[in-house]
Amino acid sequence: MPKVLVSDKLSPTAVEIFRERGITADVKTGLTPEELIAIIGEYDGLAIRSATKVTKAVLAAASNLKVIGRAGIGVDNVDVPAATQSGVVVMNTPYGNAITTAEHAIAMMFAQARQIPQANASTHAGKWEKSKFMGVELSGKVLGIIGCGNIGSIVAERAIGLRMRVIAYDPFLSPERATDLGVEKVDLDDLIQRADIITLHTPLTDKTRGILNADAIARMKKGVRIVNCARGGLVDEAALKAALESGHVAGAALDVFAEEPARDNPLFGMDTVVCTPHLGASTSEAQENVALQVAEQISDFLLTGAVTNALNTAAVSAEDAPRLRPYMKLCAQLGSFAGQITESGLKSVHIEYQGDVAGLNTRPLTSVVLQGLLSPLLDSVNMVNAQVIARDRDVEVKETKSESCRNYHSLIRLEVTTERQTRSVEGSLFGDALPRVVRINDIPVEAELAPDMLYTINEDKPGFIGRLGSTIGDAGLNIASFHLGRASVGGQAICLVQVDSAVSPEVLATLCGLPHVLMAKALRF
Ligand SMILES: NC(=O)c1ccc[n+]([C@@H]2O[C@H](COP(=O)([O-])OP(=O)(O)OC[C@H]3O[C@@H](n4cnc5c(N)ncnc54)[C@H](O)[C@@H]3O)[C@@H](O)[C@H]2O)c1
Ligand SMILES: O=C(O)[C@H](O)COP(=O)(O)O
Repeated sequence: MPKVLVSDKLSPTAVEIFRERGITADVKTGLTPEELIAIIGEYDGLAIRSATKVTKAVLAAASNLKVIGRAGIGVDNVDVPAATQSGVVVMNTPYGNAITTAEHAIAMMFAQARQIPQANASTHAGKWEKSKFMGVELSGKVLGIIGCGNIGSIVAERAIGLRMRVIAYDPFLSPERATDLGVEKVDLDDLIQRADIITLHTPLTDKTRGILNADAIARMKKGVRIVNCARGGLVDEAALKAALESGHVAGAALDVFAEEPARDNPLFGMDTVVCTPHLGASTSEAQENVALQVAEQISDFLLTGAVTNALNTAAVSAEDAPRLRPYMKLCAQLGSFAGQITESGLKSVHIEYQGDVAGLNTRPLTSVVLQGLLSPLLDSVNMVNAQVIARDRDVEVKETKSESCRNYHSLIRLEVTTERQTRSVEGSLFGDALPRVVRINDIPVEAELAPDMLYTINEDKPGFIGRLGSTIGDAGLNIASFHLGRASVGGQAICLVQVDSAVSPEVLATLCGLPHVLMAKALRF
């Protein structure tokens, strides 16, 4: 039974779902990095929010970990490249808390414009400082949205409802989408100079870190207000403090901070700053959504192989997973066959999907082919990291699809080019679920790939089969099945023999020395 660790505070719905699906779920929140490292090896899955830091060291200790599920959006607390290298799928729940976070940004904008937290504290203290808390209207103001994805778009819709004029900077926002949303697409400089209020909704990346730095702040309108409900590192806090002190920036509303938990921050204690402790996603509705989604996604992956909302591998829907399963097995075998007979550096891989299989989601199939191909050559290759490993090693991967297919309902052809030669292997499913190799190097053959196989390339000459059979028999190996193919009478031929136990190096050496044998290999599947 798979085991999942829930290491951040999630709605109890998550644990209920894990248990209903037959998964053991341990809830252990507030762990130190050392405590997490000490126990993570026991778990197949990890469910987190933003508090747990999944570092290289955690991943190195996570010997059984297959999936990390982030109940929320941002995964900057997960070392995704290291997870990919370790073959761990990283998933998030990209929509579950978007409305809630957009509402928080709007609430922060109002709180800032009308100094509601400050007025609240003053009124509770019995001061009745009516003239002190003069605010500004939002209606008619220019709202500049940096990052107009899920949350930014919802903020835009709400702000338009408030009669604000919305401009947006997002390199990936299409003009059509901008028109549909009713926002003006602008460049960053334009936004910075025109906005009365700027709200941030991008992830924290190398490109967005410090997007509002001292230079950007200096180019803003005097009296601008800044709202950040995305990630702390997007705004240079020291520069913001200086601009608030000088009055160039009239106010800021911040839900996120460069260092979290933020217990001591240069902006704390300033009258012009409204702060909340990373509450953007904290509504009962959003937490219910993300807990339910993450538990279902993790369970589906661990129990069926379905991949939803993964950041580092191809998606496999719950509907596709059972349809892909027999092809996955075939692809793994074709890849492994090619990998086991590859001896020089790989240059390119071409995978052709023909017939029915071409209509399926073939990205996971390609990953599995690469996993099978690279595994005999490299350690720790899996479906998640196979494409990255191929790319890092400059192996060109090409995928083509064609709906037509001669003789089979589906055919998968794998062509591998190394420094020395090009080889191909083709396979199909018999009876919809049984993988069979149907051609090797364009020579027809029909074979099931079993755990122990012997593969030879030989000359098609009389006496060869007898000598091969007696050598195998003399070695005490039982032959389970025997498959032959040849390019032409007396030409190059191939032979795939299924044996009941492993072929030893000594037997292989004897086989290589037999007349007419050009190559012999022991293969394992
Ligand atoms: N405060 C919270 O509790 C809370 C809650 C949810 C999400 N978030 C944060 O909000 C961020 C946005 O979430 P989302 O769901 O809208 O994500 P999203 O991926 O839907 O949208 C992000 C947008 O940023 C854009 N973008 C990327 N790089 C950019 C750049 N250099 N300049 C301008 N735009 C750029 C992308 O094109 C995308 O449209 C998340 O990454 C997360 O960090 C915070
Ligand atoms: O990226 C997110 O989803 C938010 O930052 C929410 O983080 P949290 O789950 O820790 O509240």
